[in-house]
Amino acid sequence: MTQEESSHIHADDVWRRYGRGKNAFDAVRGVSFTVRPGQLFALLGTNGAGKTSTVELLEGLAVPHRGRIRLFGGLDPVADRDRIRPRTGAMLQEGGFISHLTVAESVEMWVRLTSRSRPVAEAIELVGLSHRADVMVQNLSGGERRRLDLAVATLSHPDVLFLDEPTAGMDAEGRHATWRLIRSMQERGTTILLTTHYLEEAEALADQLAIMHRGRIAASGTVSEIVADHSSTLSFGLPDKWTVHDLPVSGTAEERGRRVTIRTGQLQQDATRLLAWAEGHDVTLDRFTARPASLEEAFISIASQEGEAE
Ligand SMILES: Nc1ncnc2c1ncn2[C@@H]1O[C@H](COP(=O)(O)OP(=O)(O)OP(=O)(O)O)[C@@H](O)[C@H]1O
Repeated sequence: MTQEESSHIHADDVWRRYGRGKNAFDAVRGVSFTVRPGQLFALLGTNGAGKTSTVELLEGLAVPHRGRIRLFGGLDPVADRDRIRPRTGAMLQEGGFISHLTVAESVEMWVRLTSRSRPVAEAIELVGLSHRADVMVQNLSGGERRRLDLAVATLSHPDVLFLDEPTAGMDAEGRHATWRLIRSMQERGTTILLTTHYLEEAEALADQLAIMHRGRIAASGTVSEIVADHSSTLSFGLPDKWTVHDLPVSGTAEERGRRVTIRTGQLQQDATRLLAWAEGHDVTLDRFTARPASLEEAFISIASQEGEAE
């Protein structure tokens, strides 16, 4: 079986172009990835990186300028829309609700259009909007509106769920409740593709992630795989008698005050050597810490490197 056939979402060298002639702009430039059934794939990126443009292609709302997208092992998002639709859920774009209907009435309307839907009250409860059920959509806050979008996206138990910035504008409690809902969808076997600006959201939820920058995927893999390419940090205070030149480490050392920071691609080896050296020389390394790169550091470094390259 090919990667495409065994996947729920497959994008191969996908391009999206806005405008024509000298006004043409390629917002998505040769993006490829595969999401296997049951996986949660997070698309991260800087502002304007092309995340929404990509998700719209996956949802069949636009046709790629170049390249190929297949859902469920071989269906085309546009040509096979009728077969795909009952099996997918998506957060609505702007204008998906009638502003003078209440939350309950809006969900009711979508429940009628959805096969195998949860009951209205359950859908509203799941996204924490029960106390706002009788409020008109036009009077919801940004975060509450996002919760309503999410209620509709998760009405049925879709095989594939597209979530474009599902927690944008939500408070911390809303974000965590949304994460719980997303995890429960995943436990039921739903394949999920989400875009987010929140690195901790990707870290908390994603099996695989891709970092987009200026239309391209700059890095992809698990969180560990992505951060592995970036420097880890050793940090400690060094007694006056010693300088960084005495230390047996391979990474680059920087001394500020008496505090030393070492950036290294070999965290375990350098930490082991350093601690053995300290033991042998009877040195106390004050407040010693050793930590791998965070996703945030990897993200910032990718974004700035790519920026320099262009
Ligand atoms: N209809 C359009 N016409 C022309 N350019 C567009 C259009 N829609 C989006 N773009 C441009 O395409 C690029 C990618 O936009 P997109 O909304 O996909 O990015 P994004 O990664 O979702 O950004 P953000 O994180 O800021 O929401 C941006 O430079 C944007 O200005």
